Amino acid sequence: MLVNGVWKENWQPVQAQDGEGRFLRQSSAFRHWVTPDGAPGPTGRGGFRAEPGRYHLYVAYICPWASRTLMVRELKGLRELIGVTAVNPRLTDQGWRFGGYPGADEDRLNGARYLHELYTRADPSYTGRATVPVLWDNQTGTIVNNESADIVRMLNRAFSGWVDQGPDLYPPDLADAIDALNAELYENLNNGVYQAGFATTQQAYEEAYHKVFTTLDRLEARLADGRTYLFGDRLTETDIRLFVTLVRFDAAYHGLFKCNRNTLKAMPGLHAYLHRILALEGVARTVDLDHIKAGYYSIKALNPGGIVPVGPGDL
Ligand SMILES: N[C@@H](CCC(=O)N[C@@H](CS)C(=O)NCC(=O)O)C(=O)O
Repeated sequence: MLVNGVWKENWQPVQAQDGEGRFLRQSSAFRHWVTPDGAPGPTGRGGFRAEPGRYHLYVAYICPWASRTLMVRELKGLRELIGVTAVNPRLTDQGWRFGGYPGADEDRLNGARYLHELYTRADPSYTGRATVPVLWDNQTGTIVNNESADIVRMLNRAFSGWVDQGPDLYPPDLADAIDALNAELYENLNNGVYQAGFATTQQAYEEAYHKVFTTLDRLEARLADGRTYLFGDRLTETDIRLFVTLVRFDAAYHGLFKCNRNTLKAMPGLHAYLHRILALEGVARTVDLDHIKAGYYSIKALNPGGIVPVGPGDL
């Protein structure tokens, strides 16, 4: 991680822990918003007007949080307006690096070798982890936002003056229900699988494991009435948040994170739902199974030998 703008080489994604060995995720530091007219958003300062070509996403295909933002870029017609650079999926002792792996990009925009260089460019005394996603502003050379939940929400609407952004992923009449289900899914599933994977006590692992499968059972029951998406006919940001965890489940969480009561394939409702979303225009471009496996299984703390399992070959 970076400490006052200087990289400290003790990097492994074993983040903070509480007294009982539970995994704690750091909160994001850059919280400005791109808005149609550059007015400030709910957090941070203003000055980030929506303009084609001005903003760029730095992502990792391994990362569910970054993949949320890639999905929104595809689903909201922003491919031509916002560029993307994908890092090497294998973690290094300096965090995410560019190039050097099939499908990983060099940083053509800023010429950086490691993602942490962009953080110190944005804030020379930054202290914290250098995480993806990063939404970068080419014009002022800084990070607009590094919190995927914010990026998803701002990209849903900010560019409606430039393109037809299609259906609203956060419609006002569902906002409260979306916020509530987002919070439940984050705690029990999106972050729950990480809590299982990075637990350092049996008790912390088992707590997380049960949260994960209780939640998957609840979701399987919710979809049993034949609805297309979590809230019925309308795709919302909650579907995006669920999809990114489901699509990694059998390839990474079932094995590496020991979430192994059953595979996702064994849950017919959720499995069909996964494929329904995967079939939406552009979504398959945001999923790279090879990067997902190579990335997760390169986490040395969990898999010192670095062997990447051969299966599963499909989703
Ligand atoms: N709150 C962030 C979390 C992002 C995050 O944890 N990204 C991970 C990859 S999945 C990362 O970049 N980790 C590098 C590190 O912790 O040093 C978000 O949702 O945007």
